[in-house]
Amino acid sequence: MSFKIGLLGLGTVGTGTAEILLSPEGRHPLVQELEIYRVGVRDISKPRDVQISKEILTTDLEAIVTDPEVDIVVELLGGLEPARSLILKAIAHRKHVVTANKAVISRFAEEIYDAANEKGVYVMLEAAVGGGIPIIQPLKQTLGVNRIQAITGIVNGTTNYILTRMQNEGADFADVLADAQKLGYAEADPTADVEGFDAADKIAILASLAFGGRIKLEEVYHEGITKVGAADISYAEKLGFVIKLLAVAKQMPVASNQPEQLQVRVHPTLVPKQHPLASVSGVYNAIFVEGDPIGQVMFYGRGAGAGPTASAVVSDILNIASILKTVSQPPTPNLHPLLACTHQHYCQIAPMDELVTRFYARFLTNDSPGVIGHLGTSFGNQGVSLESVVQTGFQGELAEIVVVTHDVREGNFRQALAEIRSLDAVDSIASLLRVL
Ligand SMILES: NC(=O)C1=CN([C@@H]2O[C@H](COP(=O)(O)OP(=O)(O)OC[C@H]3O[C@@H](n4cnc5c(N)ncnc54)[C@H](OP(=O)(O)O)[C@@H]3O)[C@@H](O)[C@H]2O)C=CC1
Ligand SMILES: N[C@@H](CC=O)C(=O)O
Ligand code: NA
Repeated sequence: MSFKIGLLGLGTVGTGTAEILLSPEGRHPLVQELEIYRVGVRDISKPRDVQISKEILTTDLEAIVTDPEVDIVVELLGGLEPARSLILKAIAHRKHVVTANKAVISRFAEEIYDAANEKGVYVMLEAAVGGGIPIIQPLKQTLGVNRIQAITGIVNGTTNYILTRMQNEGADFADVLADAQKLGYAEADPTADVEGFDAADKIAILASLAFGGRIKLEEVYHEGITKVGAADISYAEKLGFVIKLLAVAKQMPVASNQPEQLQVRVHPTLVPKQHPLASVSGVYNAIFVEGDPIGQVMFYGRGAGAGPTASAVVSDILNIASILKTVSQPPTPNLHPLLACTHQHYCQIAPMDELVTRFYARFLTNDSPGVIGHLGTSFGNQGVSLESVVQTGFQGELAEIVVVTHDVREGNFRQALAEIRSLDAVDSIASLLRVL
C-alpha cells in the first residue's frame, strides 16, 4: 500500500521533506509507503537540490489539490495566498493536509478546521511551531491530560540569534541585524521576525492547543526587539538577567465564579539567568510548559532549517498514513480525537492593563538633586513598589536611571509612567521591558 503525497512547494522545507521521503532507509518502515506523487512549484526550470523527476513537477497547484489520486496534501509554500485557498480546496476534495504555515493557521484556523471536521480529514501542523521540536503533538497527546497553566517560549530563532549576539558582543540591534542578513540568518525583510508577528502567530497556535479554545490573533499583544538597546542588555546582565523575546500564554488568576481569562503576549523580557530559558542561545528555540500534574517540562531544539522542519512535516504525514492504514473507509467523520482539532469557543483574552508583572525601566533625566526621589513619589502614588534603583550611567549630559519594580498591575505602572513623563527633570523613558 502506498500513500500519495501532493507536495506544494519545493523550497527550503519542501526540499528537506522530499529528501526524507526519498531516503526511507533506517527510518520508520511506514516512510517506505509514502510516495511523492506530484510537486507544485512556481518555476519548473529552477535547478533543485533534490532529485525529483521533471514529470511530477507542475505549476498547476490546483490540479494537485483536486487530483483524486492524492491522499495527503503537504502545503509548504508560505504566505497567506494561495496557501489558504489551496488548503481549503484540498479539504473540499477530502485530502488530509500537512502544513508548516503558522501565518495561515493562526489567522484562518476556524475556517480551515470547520471545513476539515466537516469533511472528516486531518490538518496537521507540527512544523508550524518550533520547527523540528515536537510541541504540537505533545500538547495534543502526551500532555493532554494535564491542566496547562502556562506556556513560555522562545519560538523565533532569528530574534534569539540577534539578542544572543547583542549580549555576547555588546553590539547594537541594527548592526547585528545587518550582519545576520548577510549571513542568511535573517530574511531580507525581517519585519515578521523582529516585530514579533511570527512569534505571535506561533503562541496563538500553542495557546489554542494548550487551553482548548480558539484564539483571535488580533487579541495577541506583540512587541518586537527593535527597541532593545545595548545599554539594556548590559544593565540586565548586571542585574542578573538576560533579555529574550518571550511568547507567553498563561491562565490569569480569576475568582471561581468568573470566566477563565488568558494572557497571550509576545515581548522582549528580562529572564533571570537561572531560568532554563535563559540559556537558550542563538537560533535555538525552547518551549517551557507548566501544567498539573506534570509540573515543568521544556522542549528544546532547532526551530527552523530544512532538516529539522522536514522532520516535523514527515512525522505528521506518518501520523495520517498510520490512520489511513488502520481505518477501513477514510476519510471518516469519526476523526481521531487526539489528532483532530474540534474547538468551538473562543478563549477570552485579558487586556494587557490587567497583567501583573515586574517591570524594568530606563529613564534619561537631568543630573539634578532629588530626581530619584521624584520618580519614587510618582511610582508610590500609583502603588508601584521598587525592587531596585540603579544609577550608573550617563548618556551625554543626561543621567541614566534604571529601576526594577516588584509585581505591579500593568495599568497602574503605565499611570505612574504618565506622571513621570510630565516631570521637568525627566527627559525621556528610554526603555521599558517586562521581567519574568
Ligand atoms: N524555512 C524554515 O526553516 C521554516 C519554514 N517554515 C514554514 O514553511 C513554509 C515554507 O517555507 P520555506 O520552505 O522556507 O519557503 P521557500 O520560500 O524556501 O519555498 C517556497 C516554495 O513554494 C513555492 N511557491 C511559493 N509560492 C508559490 C506559488 N504561488 N505557486 C507555486 N509555487 C509557489 C516556491 O516555488 P519555487 O521553488 O519555484 O520558487 C518554493 O518551492 C512557510 O510557511 C514557512 O513559514 C516553518 C518553520 C521553519
Ligand atoms: N523565521 C522563523 C523561522 C520559521 O519559523 C524564525 O526565525 O524562527
Ligand atoms: Na514543532
